Amino acid sequence: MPAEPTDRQAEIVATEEGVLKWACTGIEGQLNFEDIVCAVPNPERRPGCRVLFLDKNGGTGEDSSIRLATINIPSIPVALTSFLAEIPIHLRCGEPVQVVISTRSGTGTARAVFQDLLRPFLRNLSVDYRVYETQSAQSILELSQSLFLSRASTGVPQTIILLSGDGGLIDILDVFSKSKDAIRAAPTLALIPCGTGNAMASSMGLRSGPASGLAPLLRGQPIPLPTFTVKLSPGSQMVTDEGKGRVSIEPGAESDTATHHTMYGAVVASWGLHAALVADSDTTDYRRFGSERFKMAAKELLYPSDGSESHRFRGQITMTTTASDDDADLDLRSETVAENEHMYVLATLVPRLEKDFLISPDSVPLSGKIRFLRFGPQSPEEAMRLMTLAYQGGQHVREESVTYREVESLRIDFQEELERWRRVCIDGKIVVVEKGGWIVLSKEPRQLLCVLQSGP
Ligand SMILES: Nc1ncnc2c1ncn2[C@@H]1O[C@H](COP(=O)(O)OP(=O)(O)OP(=O)(O)O)[C@@H](O)[C@H]1O
Repeated sequence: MPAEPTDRQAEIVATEEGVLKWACTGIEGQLNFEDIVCAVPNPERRPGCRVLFLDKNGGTGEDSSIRLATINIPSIPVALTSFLAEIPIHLRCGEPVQVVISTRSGTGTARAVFQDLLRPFLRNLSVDYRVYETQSAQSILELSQSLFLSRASTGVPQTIILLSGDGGLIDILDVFSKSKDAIRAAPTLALIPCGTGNAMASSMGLRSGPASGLAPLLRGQPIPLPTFTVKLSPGSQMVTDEGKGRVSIEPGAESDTATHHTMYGAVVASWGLHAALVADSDTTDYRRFGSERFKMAAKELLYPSDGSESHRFRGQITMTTTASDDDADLDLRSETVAENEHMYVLATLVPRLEKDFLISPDSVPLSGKIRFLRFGPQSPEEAMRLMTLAYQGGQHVREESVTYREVESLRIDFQEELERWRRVCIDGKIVVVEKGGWIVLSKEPRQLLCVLQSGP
């Protein structure tokens, strides 16, 4: 790694065995090809070339130690020609690219990630951009309503770069799903993972931190984002304020609020242990621990500090499945889970809920297939073992105690007295269903958003 190559004009260049060797004003250094993001013509010295690379110890944010640095070379060596960047259409669509920095995502590094990584990337590619920083939990919702949605419904193409966790994506989806206006141009979203779980980004292969989001920005294709709809019985309420507040769920685009509410998601809907640990760990205190917060809350649920048994969640679960892909519409079957007590109940569109938490190994990101996963009451030790297997390449799905199926839809009728055990998680948001209430999850047919995905 060079000492300080940024913006310097290298004098000698040699390439061998995946390494670019350079020298400038008496300093020699080298750059591994694997750290190179791309190369662009040097705007100040033609026909020179500027190489953009990841300097892994150069960042300014606490957790963000990666910085995008540059080095100028007199011409492009043959070995580097594949790095020459062509500005993709989604970065030059006429309108400035919109950059959303979610300042409270994860451990609060999104602003530093923008300054150290994304801003130099966009500037060196001469991409016109506009930045929006969140001021509150409502910011992305408001921006989506006032700007992104009106553009999409009038057919204006737009690219939105999200420096956030799953929350930013879900906020945009929420606004678009509830819109009564038709979407004439689905926005293209680029994910720069800055959150805690980063389920969607991790599932799409962006598992080595925010820098992994640069490749799809440069070389990705927009793919429609599959989503699901959850209908909830009419007494359901959204939980706010670290579990203390309750607000009504806004009516959805097609919801008849007399009979149900509607929510939308792109990642996961859960009940039981998963929903409870997401709900319990969503406090300022827990958030400080990053993704460790999920494991900490899981321990408390499995080994309650009052010494009691971990909870058996009661309710009836009904799945709708198809016999095969070929006759999807023709052969829908309804099947009720024989057991009425559960510990872990989850339906997901994605393989990973965190970087290494492979909850649904058969899921292919953006395929639109929903997979259902369940296990019944277990000892805390056995539940921990199953969860640990999920961190070990998704091996839990091979265990006999785990039900793992592709489903078309899922219904849960809750049979719980206490509200605490009727908490449902829909893409990180927590909803309490009323006593005797129900939810129905199914595929959403509308295509509202696209995400940039790198090729294989
Ligand atoms: N300035 C702010 N003030 C208050 N809340 C904010 C602010 N900026 C963002 N938020 C909220 O912080 C939360 C961050 O969610 P996000 O999903 O991006 O990160 P995360 O929860 O750490 O990651 P993940 O969802 O991937 O686990 C969102 O609820 C968002 O609305």
